[in-house]
Amino acid sequence: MGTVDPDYVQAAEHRPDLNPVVTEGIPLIDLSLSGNRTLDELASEVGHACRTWGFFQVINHGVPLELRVRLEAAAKKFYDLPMEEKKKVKRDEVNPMGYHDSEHTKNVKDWKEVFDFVVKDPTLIPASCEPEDKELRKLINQWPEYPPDFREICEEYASEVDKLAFRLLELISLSLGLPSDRFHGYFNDEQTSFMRLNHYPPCPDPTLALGVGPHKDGGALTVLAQDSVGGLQVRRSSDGAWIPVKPVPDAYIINLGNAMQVWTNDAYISAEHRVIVNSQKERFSIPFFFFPGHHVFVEPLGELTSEQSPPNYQPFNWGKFFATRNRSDYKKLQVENIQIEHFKKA
Ligand SMILES: O=C(O)CCC(=O)C(=O)O
Ligand SMILES: [Fe+2]
Repeated sequence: MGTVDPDYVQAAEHRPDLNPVVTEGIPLIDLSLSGNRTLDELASEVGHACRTWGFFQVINHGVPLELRVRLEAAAKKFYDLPMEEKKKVKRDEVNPMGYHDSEHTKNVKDWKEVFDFVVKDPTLIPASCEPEDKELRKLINQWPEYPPDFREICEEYASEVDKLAFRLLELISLSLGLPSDRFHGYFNDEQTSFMRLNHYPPCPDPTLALGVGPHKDGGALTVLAQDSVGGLQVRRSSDGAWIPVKPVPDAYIINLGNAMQVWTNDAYISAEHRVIVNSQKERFSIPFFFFPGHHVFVEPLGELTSEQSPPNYQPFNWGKFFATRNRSDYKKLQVENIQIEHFKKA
């Protein structure tokens, strides 16, 4: 075993069991409507997965495999560049898009490097997390010179995954008994979604560090491509056990974010997850974080609440929530990161 810099070392209770005993996994859902399967049946499968796990995988999703393969190859070429090249597109306090190698989750450094880009370039978000400050700023993408087709592949891939995200949003909406376009207004034109290329290098002691520490994603949903190495784990709601998400070739992992949990008034789960690393292999993954527009106020939907089941959350502004989370990624803050629990009614 080699040594791991103390900044990466997880508290004892967060250190992973590298060989968990597992008997079940998250649902695998076929999105094609072949045979006699109806749209309602598909939506109800999606609804069941959202209620019990908040996580599922999809196949026959419509994103061309050839695009994903090209993006994975481009990501590898980018990460193989010398550090001084990667740092030319380094993100900073003002613009959080680009390359970054010292992200923290819950105040411990993640064993990974990332490259982020917004899906709508530029994307407007609040300039600060202060509630009274109405100023906005632009998130603008930075692109490396090499590989030369990097930008084109990233943009093409993002637009295909964006279509899949809208389709999933429609299925989720139907599964709740709502019109398929119930959520569209929160995303049309103004979404703050971004795509991330994750690279997890081999780690000398994977019992001490994590690729990404335990967290919940913020937005509506995440559409995640993982390679064949494995390492993602979901916390099962029934008993808190960490369940590995097995790599399935050409499948996407879908997980619900905080905003969806609030919109559904806790009917659907935004599950905690984390990434373990290994000492032998590097791993790549590509999440697309499907986020609403900055102006959107997130609150339990009127259709899903009543006098008998009142809203569990106060409304909060998505832009301020996003800006606050972004800021706390940066430095080791001494305070807890913002969570939806902070908006929970007593
Ligand atoms: O790499 C993965 O499989 C998941 C990464 C993740 O959870 C995240 O970036 O939010
Ligand atoms: Fe995540």
